[in-house]
Formats: sequence, structure tokens, C-alpha cells
Amino acid sequence: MRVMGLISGTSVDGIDVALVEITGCQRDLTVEFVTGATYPYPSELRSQILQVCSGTPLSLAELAQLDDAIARTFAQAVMTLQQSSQPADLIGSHGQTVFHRPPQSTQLGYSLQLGRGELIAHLTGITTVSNFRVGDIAAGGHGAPLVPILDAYLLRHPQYHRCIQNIGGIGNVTYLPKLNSTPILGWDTGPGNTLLDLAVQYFSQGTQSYDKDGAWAATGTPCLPLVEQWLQQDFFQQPPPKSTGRELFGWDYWQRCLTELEPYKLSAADVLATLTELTAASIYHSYCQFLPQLPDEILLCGGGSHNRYLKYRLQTLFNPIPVFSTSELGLNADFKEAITFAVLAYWRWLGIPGNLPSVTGAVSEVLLGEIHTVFTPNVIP
Ligand SMILES: Nc1ncnc2c1ncn2[C@@H]1O[C@H](COP(=O)(O)OP(=O)(O)OP(=O)(O)O)[C@@H](O)[C@H]1O
Ligand SMILES: CC(=O)N[C@H]1[C@@H]2OC[C@@H](O2)[C@@H](O)[C@@H]1O[C@H](C)C(=O)O
Repeated sequence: MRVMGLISGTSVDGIDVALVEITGCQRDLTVEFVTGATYPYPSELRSQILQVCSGTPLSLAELAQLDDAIARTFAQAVMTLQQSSQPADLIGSHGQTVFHRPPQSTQLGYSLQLGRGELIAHLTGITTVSNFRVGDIAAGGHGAPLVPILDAYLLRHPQYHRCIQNIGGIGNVTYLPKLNSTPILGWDTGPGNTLLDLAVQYFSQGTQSYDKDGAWAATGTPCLPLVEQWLQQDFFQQPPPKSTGRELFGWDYWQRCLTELEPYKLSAADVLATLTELTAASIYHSYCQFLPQLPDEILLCGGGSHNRYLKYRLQTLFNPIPVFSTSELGLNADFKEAITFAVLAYWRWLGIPGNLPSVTGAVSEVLLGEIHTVFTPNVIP
């Protein structure tokens, strides 16, 4: 079955689309990556999304308009990719997260992804699975991260314990103990690129959106006392299961960082080096604090895997554990999340649960996603 997976993540840097060919059944799957592309949002729509993600109030009428605009943009991404590929039989669309509230004591979590699947199904004529997180949340889980179950199918090793570290807007890890040993673990490690991107946009007066290859931060010096101070904050000390988003590591957090950095009279490069160190150190400390043992290998994915300076800092902290990209194993580091939602859609279509309670904290396995079937009347020959 040809399945198209779509996601736009917390960086809101574009819609990742992956077309995969899935064969096999139940858990014994073969997933072949056919093609992928990333389609940027129209700039006005991206600005609207970022404002909502930063907590700008939204009326229900504005919410409806935004949901429609995102769904239409996702549908357009499907149709654009299909101009140069075979048509998909099924779509798995994560949509765009605009709000995420982790569960707290007796309060359930809540996670809102816009770009409703029923409109994508109608516009594309392809059965669409969407809204993947709410089933796990209803079962008491965080609804995130969901990618670990795919990491387990694609990257688990018979002899080596592995960590798969996504560095998107937010960072999240999957711990894959070697086959047939301890349970799979996973959690959000904290900021990936969100704070870095906000800082680059600030210091470049909006002329740059991210620190390509980490070249700017590499010319600076991190303020280690501040990084150590920030790592004492509740989120970094909280044991898994845990998830986060721009609600914590977004605009307000960046403003607090800027205020706390002020007395040190740092250069722009020093500030970027400090934020890069926060990302690297938060990953390192979470592995040391919450894993049963450090892994034998660390594989990076997500846009931050292209940040050479960040990769250098991670390799320095983790030496002698090798740190490399999933792309070096043939799994495209930029499209792994989109591939995940293609497979999750496939499992939903088969009626197979897609969450890992050992990761999200849900009380049970649940079916992930809502199926929006396209009705094609039987044409009597
Ligand atoms: N060459 C590069 N050098 C440095 N950073 C890069 C490079 N390419 C991408 N990035 C960073 O990666 C970010 C996008 O990563 P990605 O697409 O994985 O995020 P996302 O999927 O939206 O986030 P999340 O996984 O949290 O949902 C960019 O905003 C940028 O900060
Ligand atoms: C609510 C939400 O969209 N969370 C994202 C975010 O981006 C990275 C990290 O936080 C991860 O937990 C999750 O997405 C990936 C695809 C996941 O669910 O595995």
C-alpha cells in the first residue's frame, strides 16, 4: 500500500511529506521510502501559526479559518507531490500542533493539531487518518512522543543499545535497548532549535531564520554557569514520561533567557553558543539522569542534525559514544517524522494500536488517529 505521511512540527518551517510503500501486515512490516518533499507555508499563514503557538488569543471564528487554511495547505502538498509520483492509497496527516498541555496530577493532557483530516480527505479524494495524539491522551498519556514505536521498527539493533535523538524545534529521544531486553523508553528532552531560531531572528534583525550549520554559534563561547542554572528548572529535573512544546520553550522563555544573559554582556555569537549548549547539555543530562545505562550509539535526526556545531558539542559531551545521523544508516533524517505518521495511519487502518505506554505514560495501548474515508459510490458497470 502506498501511504503518504505529512507533518509540520514545532519549528513551523514547512510541511514534510513522505510517500512510502508499506508491505506486510500486523507488526511485520517493510517500509520503503519512495519520495519526499518539504513545502513551506505561505508566509502570512506561518506568521499566524507562530502567533497562536506563542499564546496570542484566538476567537473561534479565527480558529476555524486557521484550521481550514492549514488543511488546504496540507492537501495542496499532497497534490503537488503526486504530480511527480504515483497516487497514494492512504494519507496519515499529523497536522500542525498549535497547543500542547502535558497531563498534570489528576488533569488529563490536551493537544491540538490543526488541519483537519476530513477536509484533506475531501480535497484529495484519499482516505485520511488524522488527530493521532488524542487517543493516547484520553488514556492518561502525554500523546507524545509518538515516533519511538517507528524508531523501534526501523532502527533497533540486536547487539547495541541505541538512542535516536530528534532535534527539531523541540528535542525528543527514543531509547532502543538491544533486541529482546528492557522496555523502549522515550521523552521530550527540551529545546531543540526553537530558542536558537528565535535568537538568530533577533540578532539578524529578521534577515536569517536559523544558524546554518551552527556557523555563527561556533564563533562564540557558551556561558556555562547560566546553562547549569537553567538545567535546574523543573522541566529538566522532571522524570519521564514528559513532553513539552513552544508553550514552555517559546517566545517567553527566550525573553527570560535574554534578561538573564544581560549581566554577562555577551556577544550575539556567545548567546547562540549558550543556547546551543543548553540544547546539547539538556540532552546529555537527561540521558545520564533517566536512562538505565548510556547507549552504545546515538543517532541524530531532525533539522538540528545538520547543525555541525551542535553535533560537535554533543560528540564532546558523549565521547567516546559515537554520535551520527540516521541518514548515515539510510534513513532520511529529515523525513523520519513524516514516515512515522504514514505507518501510524497504516496501523490505524489495520486496527493496530500505535502508542507505547512505556513512553507516553498511557494506561494502555490504544488506536491512534481518526479515519476519514472517502465515499466512492459503487458504479454499476
Ligand atoms: N543546515 C542546518 N543547520 C542548522 N540548523 C538547521 C539546518 N537545517 C535545519 N536546521 C534547524 O532545524 C529546524 C527545523 O527542524 P525540523 O524540521 O526537524 O523541526 P520540526 O520537525 O518542525 O520540529 P519538531 O520535531 O519539534 O516538531 C530549523 O528551524 C533549523 O533551526
Ligand atoms: C505535541 C507535539 O506536536 N509534540 C511534538 C514536538 O516535536 C518533537 C517532540 O515535541 C515530539 O514529542 C512531538 O512530535 C514527534 C513527531 C513525536 O510525537 O514523536
